[in-house]
Amino acid sequence: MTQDELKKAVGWAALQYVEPGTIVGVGTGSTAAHFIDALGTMKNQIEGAVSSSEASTEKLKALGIHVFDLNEIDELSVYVDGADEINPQMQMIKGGGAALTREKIVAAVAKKFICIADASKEVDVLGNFPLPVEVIPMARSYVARELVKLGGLPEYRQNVITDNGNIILDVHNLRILDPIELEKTINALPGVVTVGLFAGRGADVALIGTADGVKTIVK
Ligand SMILES: O=C[C@H](O)[C@H](O)[C@H](O)COP(=O)(O)O
Repeated sequence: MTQDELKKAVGWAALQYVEPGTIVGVGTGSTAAHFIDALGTMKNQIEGAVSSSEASTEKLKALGIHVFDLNEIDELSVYVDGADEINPQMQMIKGGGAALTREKIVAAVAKKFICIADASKEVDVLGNFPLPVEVIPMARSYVARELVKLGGLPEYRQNVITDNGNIILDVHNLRILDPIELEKTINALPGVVTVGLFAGRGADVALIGTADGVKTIVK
């Protein structure tokens, strides 16, 4: 199976976690796009969705799914989203598509985070994928210097402005043995909006697309 076929398999498998009559938290990226397509088949059974990016909002609306503003609701039963990397502790690197801030916000409101990913995203140790950090533009150089002190090699993601008007630094050369500690450390840097480590709040369930079928991991 191709990588996209594996992503589609997990995107559709996530439907089993969607409760009728609820509002569903929806992520961003190519795997989440398959979930949105699948969710379209349930559009008359759910109240609607809360989106983590303008791109996902457009896709949801095109399928006739009502998109709520997050401020209209106080709880989500489930948030479904992909990952750039996921470790055995269900901690993730996210932000490859520059949506990490709104993803982390919507995930925080959800009772359950369902991560959907093809098998290539599974790692023992996070960090082979460059760690995205969303930064207020004026703080780019300062934050980059601080990330170097942490052992990283930050690279400015050219020609990308996030939905929130910020820039992204992608941090190479990290071998993240303590994701929770590094998440706290980078979050504390003035000018950092969000770090793409979903460690303190990882996934509760992971659906992993493999050649032998969808593997379900429950925390
Ligand atoms: O910013 C984008 C999100 O964090 C995505 O969930 C992540 O990059 C994975 O994307 P994809 O499913 O396209 O590999």
